[in-house]
Amino acid sequence: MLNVLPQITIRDLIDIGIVSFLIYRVLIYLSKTRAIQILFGIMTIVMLSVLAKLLDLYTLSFLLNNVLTIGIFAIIVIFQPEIRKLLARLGEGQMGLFAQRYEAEKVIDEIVRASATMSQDKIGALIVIERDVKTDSYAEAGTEIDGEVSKELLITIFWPGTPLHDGAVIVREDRIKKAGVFLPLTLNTKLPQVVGTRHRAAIGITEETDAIAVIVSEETGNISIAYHGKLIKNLEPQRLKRILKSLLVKEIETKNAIKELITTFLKGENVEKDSR
Ligand SMILES: Nc1ncnc2c1ncn2[C@@H]1O[C@H](COP(=O)(O)OP(=O)(O)OP(=O)(O)O)[C@@H](O)[C@H]1O
Repeated sequence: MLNVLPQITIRDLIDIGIVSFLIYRVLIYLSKTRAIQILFGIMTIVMLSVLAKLLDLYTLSFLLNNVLTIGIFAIIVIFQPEIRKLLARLGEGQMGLFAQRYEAEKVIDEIVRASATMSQDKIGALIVIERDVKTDSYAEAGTEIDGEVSKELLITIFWPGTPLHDGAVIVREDRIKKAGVFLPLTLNTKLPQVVGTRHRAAIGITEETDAIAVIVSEETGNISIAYHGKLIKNLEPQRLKRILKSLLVKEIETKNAIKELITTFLKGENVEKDSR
């Protein structure tokens, strides 16, 4: 074992690093989907199959091998939506490591303050906060904004009667990218009839992507949040803040740290620590 060590080159280390990172990302992605149980099932069959081969149990080994072959095709068909999303993420280069740093807490603060005011004044709003998966392929129409996220800009956009107040706003990092966006409605038939289209659109985008949606009801002023296709209703602003922080801050800080490491590594020591 120790004899092998001197033969390991930087190239091998990079190779191992990339493969480990990809496996890690795929596992993280799978853990958020129903695929993880299937993965455990496959691993069990593979282990049984190896065991059957070692013990020379010919019929069992033959059976398990065939189950695996047919299973792979079945999995491709059953998990077509998940595979599509995974490939879309890889294709769009959404590892997110090369994007710029930004302060998650400030973005959350502006969104929470805007939601609190809109809730009081019963101004309907739908704010989609992107995470790793870009919403571009799901969000139709919409108008480019590209302005810094602020309470004032959000309220202005959703102000009743203005051209952009209908539809959703897309927040990417610390920018409002688009407004007046039409989102896919959820196809979940178990939702109560009273859940209207604004809330269904919020749930819909969080089923298709890993985005988080904040909704202010025009009818009741209630604040809700949707993620992973679930809706948490009637939130006080402080609770909304806590949930957003728990969902976003750690993740963004880790990404920021990695981004900084990569930037420092690529640019050498001249890099300004907080350059945006
Ligand atoms: N697919 C969609 N994508 C984005 N926004 C949408 C979509 N469908 C509806 N909306 C927004 O929701 C508004 C209609 O809300 P509706 O009353 O039907 O739903 P709701 O969930 O009951 O919301 P509220 O509680 O605010 O009334 C529309 O005017 C539009 O701004």
